[in-house]
Order: sequence, then structure tokens, then C-alpha cells
Amino acid sequence: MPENRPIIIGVAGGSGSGKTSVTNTIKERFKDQSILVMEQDFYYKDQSTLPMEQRLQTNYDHPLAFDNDLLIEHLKELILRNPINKPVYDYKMHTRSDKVIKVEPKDVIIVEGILIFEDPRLMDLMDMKIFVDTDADIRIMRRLVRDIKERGRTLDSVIDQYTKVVRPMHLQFIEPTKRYADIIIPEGGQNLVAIDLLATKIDTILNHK
Ligand SMILES: Nc1ncnc2c1ncn2[C@@H]1O[C@H](COP(=O)(O)OP(=O)(O)O)[C@@H](O)[C@H]1O
Ligand SMILES: O=c1ccn([C@@H]2O[C@H](COP(=O)(O)O)[C@@H](O)[C@H]2O)c(=O)[nH]1
Repeated sequence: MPENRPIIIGVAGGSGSGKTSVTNTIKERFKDQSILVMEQDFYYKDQSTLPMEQRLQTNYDHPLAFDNDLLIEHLKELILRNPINKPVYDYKMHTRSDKVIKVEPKDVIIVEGILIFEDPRLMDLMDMKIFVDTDADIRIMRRLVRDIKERGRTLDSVIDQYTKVVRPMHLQFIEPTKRYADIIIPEGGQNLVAIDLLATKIDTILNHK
């Protein structure tokens, strides 16, 4: 590994827990300069060859929905300070878009996603593991609003998917990974004490490189 290996921070937690909000708040504090965010969601398996009816049947909360091999390959390139072509995910179409973003390596890489602590190969790459822990009632309320506003869903479809898939998969696969976290942040985005502590730690790491 190179001497100036980037620091990799994993931010896991259930859907709607506030992972993206925590990550974005931290990124803004550092004015984007030294922090790169790698969203596990962008590494959902490509489904462009499947018809929409079939995409709607996919279980997006199961570990097998993700192309972790590609995510790991990209993280290893970034660790070597090489740029990567990051896929872009389209939640409305339920597949990767045909675009990729060329991403340059940075000193701090935040890997964010529901199931990043489920794959030991991913965890092995992480220097710090954070779990955003938010009660289920809050998570479903946040997800309802977000998915209807931003991801092209209907009220009925969000409730149906949550009841049949998101909730059982959360209990089976996501919640048990909390035990792997170094830090558990209750409530996510509005927890300024936790965000301050994390930002201070990152600042220390960056200034001692
Ligand atoms: N503390 C909070 N208070 C109110 N709304 C929040 C809070 N944290 C997140 N949200 C909103 O809830 C939704 C889900 O949050 P997000 O950060 O995307 O969660 P995740 O990435 O874990 O799915 C978003 O629309 C976000 O703006
Ligand atoms: O095509 C898709 C891909 C994902 N989902 C749902 O998204 C969440 C994960 O994203 P968060 O930002 O952490 O909420 C996951 O629970 C999937 O159910 C989807 O519905 N369709």
C-alpha cells in the first residue's frame, strides 16, 4: 500500500436513516476538496437489459443486488491514487444510467450505503466504520417523502415495498451489521455533536498526512 494511502470511512445504516445527510454535511464542511463520496447505491447491478416489469421485482435490499466486486475494484484503484469511472445510478429507471463520472482520488473517501458492512472485503478496506442509527418510524417517514419527491414513487408503492422487502431485509441484513461499527450515530443529519466529532477527526487525519 502507498504511504499516502487515503483514509476510508464507511457510513452504513438503514434506508432513510440519514447516511447521505451526514455524509453531505461533512463533505460541505471540507468544501469538497479532500473528500470523495462513493455511494454503494451507484454500484447496484446493471439491469439495463431487463424489462421494467422485471426491474420492479428486484430485491434492492438484498446483498446480491449490489456489484460489490466493481466497488472494491474501484476503491483499490483509488487507494493506489488512480482515477476511476464511477457508475451513475438512476432510481427512476432502476438501473445504471449510461453515464459514468471520472473521479479523481482524494485523501478521504467516504463509502456510504445500506449494506457496506455486510461484505467483509469492503469492511477490510475501511479505517473507520460508522452506523447511522435511526428508529424505523422515522426512517419510513423520511423515505416516503424522499421517494415520492425525488425517486418517482407513489405512496402505495413505497408502503408496499417497505412492508414486503425493505423492512424484512433491514432486520435480516442491515441491523445485524451495527455490531461492526466503531461509532454509532443516533438520528443522522441533525446530530451536530456527532458530526462535529467526526469532522474534527477527519481534520486531524488530513493535517497529519
Ligand atoms: N435529521 C433529519 N431531519 C429531517 N429530515 C431528514 C433528516 N435527515 C435526513 N432527512 C431527510 O430524510 C430523507 C432521507 O435521508 P438520507 O440522508 O437520504 O438517508 P439515507 O441516505 O440513509 O437513505 C432525505 O430526504 C433527507 O433530506
Ligand atoms: O432501483 C432501486 C434502487 C434502490 N432502491 C431502494 O433504495 C434504498 C437504498 O437507498 P437509500 O438512499 O439508502 O435509501 C434501498 O432500501 C432500496 O429499497 C429502490 O427502491 N430502487
